[in-house]
Amino acid sequence: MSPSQENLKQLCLELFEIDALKFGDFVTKVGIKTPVYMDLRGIISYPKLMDVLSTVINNYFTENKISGQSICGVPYTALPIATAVSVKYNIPMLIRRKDVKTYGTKKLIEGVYQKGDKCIIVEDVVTSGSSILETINDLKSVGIVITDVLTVVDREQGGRQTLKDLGYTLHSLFTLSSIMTILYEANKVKQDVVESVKNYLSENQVQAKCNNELQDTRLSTPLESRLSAAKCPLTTDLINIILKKKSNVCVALDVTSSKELLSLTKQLGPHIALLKTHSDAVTDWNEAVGNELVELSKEMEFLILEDRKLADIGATVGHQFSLISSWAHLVTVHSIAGPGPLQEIARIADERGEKRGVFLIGELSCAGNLIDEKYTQATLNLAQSFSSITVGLVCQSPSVLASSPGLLQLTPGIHLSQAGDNKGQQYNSPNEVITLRGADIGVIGRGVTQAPDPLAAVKEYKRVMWEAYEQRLK
Ligand SMILES: O=c1ccn([C@@H]2O[C@H](COP(=O)(O)O)[C@@H](O)[C@H]2O)c(=O)[nH]1
Repeated sequence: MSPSQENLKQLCLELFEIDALKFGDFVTKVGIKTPVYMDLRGIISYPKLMDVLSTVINNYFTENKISGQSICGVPYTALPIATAVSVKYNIPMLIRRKDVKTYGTKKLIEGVYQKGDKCIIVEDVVTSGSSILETINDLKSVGIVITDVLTVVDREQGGRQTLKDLGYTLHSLFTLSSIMTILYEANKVKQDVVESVKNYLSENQVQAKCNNELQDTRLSTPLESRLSAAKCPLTTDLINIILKKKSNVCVALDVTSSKELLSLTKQLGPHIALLKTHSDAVTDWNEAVGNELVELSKEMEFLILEDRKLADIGATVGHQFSLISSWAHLVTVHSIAGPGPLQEIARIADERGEKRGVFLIGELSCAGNLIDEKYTQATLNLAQSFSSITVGLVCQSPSVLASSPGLLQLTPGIHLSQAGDNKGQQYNSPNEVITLRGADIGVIGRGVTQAPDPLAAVKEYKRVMWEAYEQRLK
């Protein structure tokens, strides 16, 4: 046995002695019955053991050439573990706040960092990987790069694969199986306990959810079954288009000339469910361009969303929307101004006698934006009060619409190969956005428009995102 294996064995036995590894009938955080429970919280009462653990972790980093500018413990149990490693081995530490402060600096991540810095995640026990992903997402949102996660124990219940699928490597000091072997060989557990753990593992694989307190049935409910919950007629139309075209793609055509806008629309239209425009950025925009988009939308079956993010008093929004509503089926609206803009939009849509709807901005994808949970919740409340014209929310987290199957989640910030731009945009992979973040429709802009072949790119996003949607239902 090598010295590092001997150290690990010793550490495992000491964890057993302090009751950090328990055997009996327990229920995990994700609601599954388990014959083994790992509770490393108590380790803070054993400073010498903390010291040994920090050495073993640092040795692992060295032997496996894992390094970064900082380490970050997943709150809360891994915080003291990361602190011990940080202090003993002089590796700067970051702390992810579970709740963003509503006063002072409102920082999500405490500590000193630069955009592009690499941070190693430290966790105590991994089951599904959900808590790790929450920490990773927050670190990524401020531009920190994550590639490696070190956990003391991997319960071997799916977390490693989930993390791998999203591009992260999980390293573990112990797996549940290796712990059982050590304890059995040291006569600490009997054969029947080893067997029950083995059976339990083969029967209990879990999938990560970003917010594991919420049993989000929306994510596993097919879109066709959500039709009956939709209160806005355009939600029904959009779902039917998505299902017919097997496309949950919204393409953002952020171009500045109408020629380019129309040419890209003709190319990409057959593969998308939604076309997103910023018509106020098109320098030669005129009514005819709008009319042509409408014709193309009928011919190629997609809806048009003008991403104007209206945010003024009702009367002003009314003037703005009157112009937009002549060609766009949908418009984005900030909830900051309250009900006024929505009342006005509903009135104008009624007057036109045509189906019109809104996507409310519940969350933004850009780094440092000022939206907090309270604002997002208030936005959802507004959406529910104006359900006859609200198709859904623009948001990033799966929990926002967890109990609102009649609203669609539109999520921007998607790129197959980039993590962001240099202007604050933050990207996630299409797979992550659909399966973990809960998007019903994903918005891709430059991932398509700046690709060497936009048509091939839109087809690839469509394929990956539809597969992810089907995967989500399983
Ligand atoms: O939170 C938000 C809300 C809207 N957007 C818009 O989506 C596209 C994204 O374009 P990319 O080229 O894929 O970055 C763009 O039109 C934004 O205005 C967003 O990015 N984030």
